[in-house]
Parts: sequence; structure tokens; C-alpha cells
Amino acid sequence: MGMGINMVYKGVHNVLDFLQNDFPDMDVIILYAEGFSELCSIRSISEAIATSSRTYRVVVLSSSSSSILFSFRLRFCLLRKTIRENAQSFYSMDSDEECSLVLELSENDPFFDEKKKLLRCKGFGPKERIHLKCSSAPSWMNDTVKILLQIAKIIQLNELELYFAEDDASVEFYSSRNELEALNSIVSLTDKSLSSCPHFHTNVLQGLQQKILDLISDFGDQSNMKGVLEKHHSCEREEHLIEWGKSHGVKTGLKIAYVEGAGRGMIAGKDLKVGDIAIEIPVSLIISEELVLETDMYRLLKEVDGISSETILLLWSMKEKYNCDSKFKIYFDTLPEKFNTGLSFGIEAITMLDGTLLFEEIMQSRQHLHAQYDELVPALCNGFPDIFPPEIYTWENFLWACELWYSNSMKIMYSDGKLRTCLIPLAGFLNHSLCPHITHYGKVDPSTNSLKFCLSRSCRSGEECCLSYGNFSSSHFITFYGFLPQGDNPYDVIPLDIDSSDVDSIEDKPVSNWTTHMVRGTWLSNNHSIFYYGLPSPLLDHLRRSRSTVMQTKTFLQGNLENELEVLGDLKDIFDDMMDSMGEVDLDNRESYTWDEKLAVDCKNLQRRIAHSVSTSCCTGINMLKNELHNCLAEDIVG
Ligand SMILES: C[S@@+](CC[C@H](N)C(=O)[O-])C[C@H]1O[C@@H](n2cnc3c(N)ncnc32)[C@H](O)[C@@H]1O
Repeated sequence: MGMGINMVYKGVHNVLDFLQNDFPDMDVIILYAEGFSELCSIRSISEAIATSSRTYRVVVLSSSSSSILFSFRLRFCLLRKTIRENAQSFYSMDSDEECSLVLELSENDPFFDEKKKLLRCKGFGPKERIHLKCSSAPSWMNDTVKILLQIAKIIQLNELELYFAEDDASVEFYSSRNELEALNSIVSLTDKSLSSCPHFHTNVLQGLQQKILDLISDFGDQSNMKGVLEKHHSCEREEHLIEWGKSHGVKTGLKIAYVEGAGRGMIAGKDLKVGDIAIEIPVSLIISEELVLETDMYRLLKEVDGISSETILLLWSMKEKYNCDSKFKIYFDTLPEKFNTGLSFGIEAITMLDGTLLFEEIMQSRQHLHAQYDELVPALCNGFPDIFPPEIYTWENFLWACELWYSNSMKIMYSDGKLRTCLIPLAGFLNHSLCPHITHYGKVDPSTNSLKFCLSRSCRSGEECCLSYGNFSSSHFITFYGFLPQGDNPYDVIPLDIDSSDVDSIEDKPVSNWTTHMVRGTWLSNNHSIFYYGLPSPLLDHLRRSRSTVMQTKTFLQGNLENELEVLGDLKDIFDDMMDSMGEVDLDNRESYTWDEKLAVDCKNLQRRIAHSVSTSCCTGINMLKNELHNCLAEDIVG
């Protein structure tokens, strides 16, 4: 039913109550604005309406030229609702013959409230049943996939991705990790449904699953992170290791080759599909604490107060490297003599890092390792030289073992439920990618007593097969792995030292769950409009609240605009100071630098780019705000 009402604007927060309580039957809303400031209110009203679980049709009538901007935004809100409406009408069907997919945000999700809010912004609830029925409409499949993906992506967000997505419904892409997790979660859902749906639905489900698999494949093809193979290197020792592995139960179709800039990597010997096992390692070939339990070294070390199983393994591996009778000699023989991680940066490279996050990370880690060595090793060598020969237990060898364990170990969940830090021969040749083929690999399969590395995206014959080492910043990768990942790393953030506790609560009730704040390169954001500026909303909201005790809304009121100006001015100062303290980056001489100096300048350049992007976005925002403020004041004078 359409109904025209003369709606009195009661403020953004009670618009929905107003509509639902006073006009429960209304489904078409006509918003009319004469001047600029009325248009600003309309935008806020329309945003509030867009969060409703009911569908309203909103029409904007305006005499102002700025209406184009708002109509665009409104159309966007409407579009989201219309897609959902259409899709639901395609899915509606006989309940007896129902086949549906249910996407549900778990109430145990640590970010349940934030994700629920984001789902609402997009017009979804925490539990959505999507009914599937092949429609005659050609777009039904695309519409269905679009909805499934929108929901799945939000459910699969991790903390950091959520921080940068919160309060901004326009975000469609969060990270490659998120994209792959979301797509794979729908593949699993369709798998489950295929086993329980009546057989006449299998075509629909299989069609849907194939569509998702095609999307996964397209996504992999688009990612520009394929390793270039260096054919002139010999991999004889590595091939021996593969043969040894296979003779002890390893199953794999992967080969080893040198990859430009990454050392050795694993290459698919044939086309591999989503779900295929790239490599399977029997537990008997995994190096974990189990292996040292029977040694004299273990019996001695377990008496040392507070020593961890990781430290015991590290000390064991220092000696095992030189043990000619080791069961793992062939594995130790393939390990690099030097790891070249941030932990072994020279003094020149460290000096270049002054003012960067990497400087702090490397210095703290080195201090920690030196303290650990000094506390433990000399005493062991003096007390038990037979077990800890001083010529093996040097600082250099200790650092080598630390770098080995930091850069090559994986945390594995064993069948007894215990998480163990392990070295895994062969799987240790898998390099990292921001768009990995393998995302889940940490659990022993009790039925085979082996560790399986299954593909979350396909890998063509001859292509390097990569996994994800984790969602780390580039400074973490440099410190502990010795490389800077290729491409945009969404986890490259600059944390801000802001205490949220006092401003982010009203009468002891938190208004936001974010207690720490950060920024990342604003080129990663697609919303640079006023009130967003490519910056994270939780940070902006926090700074707004700390600057003004008045409730802040995203409306074009003079007070709000003035507060925004101050917030952006403060942020800009912080990042301009950061750039000043880091100094310039000399990229012209990069080729003459040593390996560690190259990593140092690249990392410094990255942090500078992030700081510069934040400062530039603040500057653009300040200019936009000044224009709006000017318009606002002009309206007031005319009014
Ligand atoms: C687990 S090992 C992988 C095998 C290693 N490439 C080798 O030759 O032994 C981890 C190390 O590989 C290298 N690496 C892994 N992924 C990389 C990447 N994306 N880019 C550059 N180097 C990488 C780093 O040196 C890292 O410390």
C-alpha cells in the first residue's frame, strides 16, 4: 500500500520506531527536501530506513542540486533491498519440497554483536534461510550467490577485517582470506545439503556449487601473486627428501622448484581441484616434542623451572642438525645454512629502520632471545658438557635454531586434542601467499593418523602451491620469516596508542567494543566520502566522542562538521609527525643494498606509504568538510 504522510523528522534514531509504531502499514516513503540541510537529514533518515528488517520503497524529491549525491546513496540502499526481495521471490516454494541453505551467525562468535549489526546494515538477520528453487528468471543463480556470499563474508570476518568494515555497509570485499573462507563455507554447505536434500533438488544444488567453484577459480586467476620459477637451480637434495618421504608414507603430487625471491617452493605436478589433498604427511614423520621425550636431554631439561616444550625442541634441534645417525638427517641436510630473517639483521639495516614499527619488533625479539640464551645455555654447557657441547651451543647456532622454528614450524592439533609446535618435512617447502591455495591444515586426521593439506582453491599444473602462514603484518613476516609478502597485505596496520576506556563508555556501559585503534593504507578502502574518508569507523567514532560530548550523527549540521574538522586535523598531525620522524626513504640506491638493507627500506617505504595515505585522506576530508560547512553557513544566511 502506498501512503503519503507529512513526516516530521524526529531524529535519526527514532525514525524506525516512528514508522513502525505510527504507520505500520506504510511501505512507500516519499522524502521531500527543499534546501541543502533538509537533504542532509533525508540522507540520515534513508540510512536509518535501510537498516530496517522491513522493506520500504523510498522516493526522494528535491529541488537541490546535491540531490544527485543522496539519490545515489539511496538507490544503493534500495538496490540492496530489491536484490533480496527479488531473490526471495525466486526462492519461495512449496514447503514440502523445500530445499534451502541456512546461513547462521553463531551466538558463540566473539564478534556476534558487531557482525549482527553489519548483517542488519545489509538487510539480513543473524540466521537466514535461503530457499532454493530454479527460477525461469535468468539471474536467479547470480542473485542467490550474491546473497549467500554477502552473508557468508560477514560471518567469516576476523577481528581486524571487522574493525575496518564496521559501520560501513558499502564494503563488499574484505580480504582474500575472507573471500576464500566465505566461498569455501558455501561449498561445504552445499555438500551437506546434497547429502540430505531430496534427489530432485540435486541439480539445483550441484549447479549452485559449480557456480561457487567457478568463482573460486576466477578469484585465484585474478590474484596477481603467482611465483615465477627459476629453472636453472638443481633440487637434487630436495628430490631425495621427497623419495624418502614417499617411502615413509607421504602422498603428494607436488614437486620442488626454486621460485623467484622465495627460495624453494612446491609446484603442482598436475591440475588440483578444491578439496584435493596437495600433500599428506604421516604423523610418524612430524618432528614434535614426542620425539625428544625418550632422550637424556629431555630428562634433564624437564627439571628446569618454567621451560617450554618449544625451547626443549629448539635445543634438541641445535644438536640433531649435526647428528649423522639422525632419523631426520636427510631433512636437516636440506635446511638453509642461513635463514636471513629480521632476527639476524645487521647494524646498518637496523639503523635504517629508525622510527618504524619493524625497529621495535626486531629489537624486542632480539633482546628476548639474548636473555633466554644467557639465562639457559652457558649454565647447561658448564654443567652438562656431554649433553650440551659448548662448540655446538653457541649464540650463532642458537639464533639459527630460533630462525628455523620461527620460520618453518606449524602448530598442529593432534588426535589427543593437544596443540603441538612441529617441524614438518616436505610441507616445510610450502611458501606463503596472501591468496593461498591451502588455508586449513592444522589438524591430524585420526582415521589415517596423518596431516592432510587440502586445497581451498584450485592449483594448475606447473603453478606454485602456497599456504597461509597466518594473518600477520609485513613487519612480523620480516622479523620471523625474512620476507615482505607481495601485494596488498590487509594486516599491515599502524596501531595507535589511544586509551579508549574513558571516552568509549557512558555511565560505565561501553558504546563500542573496540579497545584498541589502528589505521591501514586508505587505498584499501572504497569509501572515501564525507564521514568515512577511507578511515576506519571505530577510530573516527572514538575520536568524535573524545572531542565532543554531544551525540555525533553523520549529519551535515554545523556542529558535526566542525567536530569532524578537528578530528581529521588531529589525525593528520599524528601521521605527519610519524613521517617526519621516519625521515625519507632512499629507494634510488636499493639495488646496491645488502639483503637486510633492502628489506629495511622496503618496509620503511611501506609504513611511509600508509602514513602518507592517511594524511592525504585527512587532507581531502578536511577540504570536503570546509566546502560543506561553507554551504551550510550559506543556507543559514539565505534561510
Ligand atoms: C617454511 S619455509 C618455505 C620454504 C623455503 N622457501 C625454503 O626454501 O626452504 C619459509 C621461508 O620461505 C620463504 N618464503 C615463504 N613464503 C615466501 C614469500 N611469499 N615470499 C618470499 N619468501 C617466502 C621465507 O624465507 C620463509 O622464511
